[in-house]
Amino acid sequence: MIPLFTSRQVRSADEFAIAKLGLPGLVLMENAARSIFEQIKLNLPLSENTTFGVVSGKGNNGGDGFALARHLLINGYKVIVIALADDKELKGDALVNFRALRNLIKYYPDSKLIKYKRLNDLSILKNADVIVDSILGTGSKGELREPYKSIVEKLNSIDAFKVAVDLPTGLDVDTGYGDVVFEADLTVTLSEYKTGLFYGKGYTHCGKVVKGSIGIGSEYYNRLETDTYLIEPEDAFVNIPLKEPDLHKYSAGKVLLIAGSRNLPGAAILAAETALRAGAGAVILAVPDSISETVRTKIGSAVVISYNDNGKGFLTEEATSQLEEKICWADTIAIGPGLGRDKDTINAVINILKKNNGKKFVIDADAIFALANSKQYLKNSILTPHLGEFANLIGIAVEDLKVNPIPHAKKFAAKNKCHLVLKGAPTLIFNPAGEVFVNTTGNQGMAKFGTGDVLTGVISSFLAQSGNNEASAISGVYLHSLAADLLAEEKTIYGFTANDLMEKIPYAIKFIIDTFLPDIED
Ligand SMILES: NC(=O)C1=CN([C@@H]2O[C@H](COP(=O)(O)OP(=O)(O)OC[C@H]3O[C@@H](n4cnc5c(N)ncnc54)[C@H](OP(=O)(O)O)[C@@H]3O)[C@@H](O)[C@H]2O)[C@@H](O)CC1
Ligand SMILES: Nc1ncnc2c1ncn2[C@@H]1O[C@H](COP(=O)(O)OP(=O)(O)O)[C@@H](O)[C@H]1O
Ligand SMILES: [K+]
Repeated sequence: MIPLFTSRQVRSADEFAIAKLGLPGLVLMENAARSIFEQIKLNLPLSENTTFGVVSGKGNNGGDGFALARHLLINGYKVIVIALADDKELKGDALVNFRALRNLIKYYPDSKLIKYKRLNDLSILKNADVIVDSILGTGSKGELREPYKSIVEKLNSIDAFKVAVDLPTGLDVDTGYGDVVFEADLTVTLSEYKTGLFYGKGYTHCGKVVKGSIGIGSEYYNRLETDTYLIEPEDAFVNIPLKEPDLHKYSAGKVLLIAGSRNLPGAAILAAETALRAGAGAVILAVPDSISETVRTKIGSAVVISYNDNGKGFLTEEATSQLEEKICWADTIAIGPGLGRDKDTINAVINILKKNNGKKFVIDADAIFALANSKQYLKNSILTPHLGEFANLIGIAVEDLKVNPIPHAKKFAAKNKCHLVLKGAPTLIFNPAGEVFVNTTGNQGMAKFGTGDVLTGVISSFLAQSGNNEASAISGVYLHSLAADLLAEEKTIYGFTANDLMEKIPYAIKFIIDTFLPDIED
């Protein structure tokens, strides 16, 4: 796991370097600028004709930009610097670097330092190949004020490779939210990774995130507490359930899926078939009588049982007693995909959860909808809502939730003592202890019918095999998205379906096992 820090913690490291180590801020800024230049060289195809546009604000983030511009100049690149503040407003290290740049740039007639006056001044950047945003960093507070907002909008409209210094301007680096945010292709973040770079608008607006250095290493950060982590491939690997040599099919994980209805039989099939492909020994899919024959003709190796639905085509409260035996039998019960939202189905779901409180449930889709007013039965379960389902579950508007879902989700998992897999781009996992695990795999090709059902299949399969909620959620989410990344390479982000994703799960598992156990014999 890679720890993520708040902007306050990162700023405390800067203060530690200056006050306790005795390193002048100017040295930190110089280190920052040099390492940003190194990352630019590593990540961009530069040529001697590459022209840079650097837009610098009035704080130390702007100072980083002035210092970077100096390194670009002395390394032979043409640079157009737009300074949003000049020596009347700048101070400290940023002022020193502004003056040094102003003195130096005179010797480079092709390059320019321009004091920003009006939005139109930015038009000159249309000729730039690379635009560097050193407008605001960790000193940013609240939504962007003018003229910053218009400046960022204008920069976003220019076609160039975009680099953000420390963070994209406009992003709240703690919450991952921002109304108008610089759209970076590369973000060189200084010292350590910050939480908001990886979710919300951070996920969509940072591009590739790499680290730059201010020259104090990471030892200081090892002493800081954090509750937010990026999931690494190794975490997915160590959390794949073990398969002992003496397993048999009933000790290899028994999954009962209560899913599917007349209108939505496909979701149930996807989840059940995926559970087998993720390693469960026995998977039983319980569906209403009136669709059982159709489902049987379409399913592969999962066993289909049916319950009486009086021709209704969905789960009713009356039918729940017919499921009791199999609920007792199962190690994990996955409930929800394709169940539908009839009042009778809602009551049936509540009834099942209430009677079997304490069993291991993976609760998805329509079952989440059903439990909006019955959250007292969620203890020990894994819930897998997308943002819309979660907003409905906690009774707030999805637009309000989007601004900062983290505190809501943390509170929910802690209060209900469950694991919450908040699906999205990226997916975030919350545990009852208040920790957050951020997924690092996946792509927009996953935004397609049925991919969530596949996730339910993977997680319930892992949970039946290991009995470990957190391990199953972390590994399941990572591998599900990794399978999508493998598919994107083969079929592009347009071409793969949920069925392909289900088929790809074993290959994602293999990919990770091969990565970490390269020498293992069959
Ligand atoms: N400290 C160090 O030693 C090191 C720091 N480093 C670098 O410094 C960065 C932090 O620098 P910082 O603290 O100067 O803040 P910074 O992000 O430049 O912004 C301050 C300006 O933003 C303005 N402003 C704020 N909110 C706003 C809004 N919503 N809309 C519009 N304006 C807004 C605010 O204006 P004010 O509200 O004061 O009028 C103020 O002028 C950090 O990210 C890293 O890059 C590295 O070089 C390593 C060493
Ligand atoms: N743009 C995206 N980038 C990465 N993952 C995505 C994106 N859009 C959707 N996903 C993933 O796809 C899955 C969609 O799940 P869900 O909305 O429940 O689909 P369905 O209900 O159709 O099965 C989730 O795992 C989600 O994280
Ligand atoms: K920035």
